[in-house]
Amino acid sequence: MPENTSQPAHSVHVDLGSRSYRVDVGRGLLKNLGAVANEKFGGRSTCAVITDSKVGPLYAATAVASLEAAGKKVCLITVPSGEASKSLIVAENVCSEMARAGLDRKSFAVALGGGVIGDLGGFCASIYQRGIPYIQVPTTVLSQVDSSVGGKTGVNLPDAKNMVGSFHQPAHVIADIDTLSSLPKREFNEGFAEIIKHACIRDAAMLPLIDEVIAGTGDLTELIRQNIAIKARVVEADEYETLGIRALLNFGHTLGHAIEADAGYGKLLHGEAISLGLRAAAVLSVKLSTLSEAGAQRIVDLLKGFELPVVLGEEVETDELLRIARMDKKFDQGRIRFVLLSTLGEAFVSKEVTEDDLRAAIAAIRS
Ligand SMILES: NC(=O)c1ccc[n+]([C@@H]2O[C@H](COP(=O)([O-])OP(=O)(O)OC[C@H]3O[C@@H](n4cnc5c(N)ncnc54)[C@H](O)[C@@H]3O)[C@@H](O)[C@H]2O)c1
Ligand SMILES: O=C(O)C(=O)C[C@@H](O)[C@H](O)[C@H](O)COP(=O)(O)O
Ligand SMILES: [Zn+2]
Repeated sequence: MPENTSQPAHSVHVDLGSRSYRVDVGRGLLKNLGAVANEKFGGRSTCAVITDSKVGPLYAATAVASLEAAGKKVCLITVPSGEASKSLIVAENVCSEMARAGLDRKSFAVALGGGVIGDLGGFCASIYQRGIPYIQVPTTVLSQVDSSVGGKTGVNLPDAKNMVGSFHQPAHVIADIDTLSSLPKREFNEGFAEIIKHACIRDAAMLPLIDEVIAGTGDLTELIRQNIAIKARVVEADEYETLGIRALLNFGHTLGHAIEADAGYGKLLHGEAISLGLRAAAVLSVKLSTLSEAGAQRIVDLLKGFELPVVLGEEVETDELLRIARMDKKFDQGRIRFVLLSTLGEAFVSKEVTEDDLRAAIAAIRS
């Protein structure tokens, strides 16, 4: 790849009319950030790079140098790493830093990090001076295949996940596969929960490639590209989650989000909590739909292949999980809308799942 080019090995186009954008996927792309910024925001000369305390020391220098070489004045904002930074107070601090740096409505932002930074940075971009554009530079498997695409931004409340947020699509996404090499094993593996989710709801044909990655022989860049394409197609079909299509991306999340919040933010990584939620949703898909026992076992085996948790500890209490799950954004007039599988690769939203069914699923994943 030549220096200072914005042409990646692969790109996925997200077609959303005036909010369309490109997701570049490949190696060595971070140094293209400045060129991309000029391509997207030629007239904007000031920006904030929002990152965290683990990602900043590794990648902020390259990002800032690339932006400065492209003529941008950069304010680097670093928040503590981890889920606790997805909060209103940290969002306020980030916005205050942007104000103190003199950023205005002609500025733009860059979210450099995992899903926490993508959600937080995107949210700050969406509210700062009523909205400035931003570029996502995801540096985890999870954020490359899922959170950087689709425009869901936001922060948590102590009570439940993602309770305050906005839809604000990025202007561009740079998924540099090289950044994944510094991820610790646990943080690398958790992203595969969302990849397994994508295969379950949309593309069972992807399962052999996931098996190959578990075996150490698979093409990770290709797997990430395929997952970005799945996410892009779902978002294109239902950008604002009003048609029951985007809701399918919530497979495993009704209980997964409750488990993540109840365990205490940061105790379980998002993908780990979703792993438990996926197993529970698979159990319910066998009980209430047509997923085979073998299909559910296949999901559990894939999760175990990435050393993801599939057994829920006693410290996470059932009544508390149900209380948190009732705050799920998919609740509709007191009724849960729960994503089930009919088979591997096909999902639907059910309104027939009762609280007793949820209790039974929680009990089933305790051993
Ligand atoms: N907006 C969406 O559509 C969407 C989708 C899925 C998940 N999410 C959200 O994403 C968040 C989880 O994202 P995540 O799993 O990426 O967590 P994260 O951002 O907390 O990153 C995980 C850990 O890895 C570190 N890290 C990140 N990149 C690194 C790198 N290249 N090298 C070394 N360390 C690195 C981080 O500092 C952190 O400690 C959750 O808040 C979840 O709700 C949002
Ligand atoms: O993009 C989506 O839509 C998703 O549901 C992707 C999920 O993996 C992600 O965790 C998302 O943040 C959940 O959104 P929420 O609306 O349930 O808070
Ligand atoms: Zn998720």
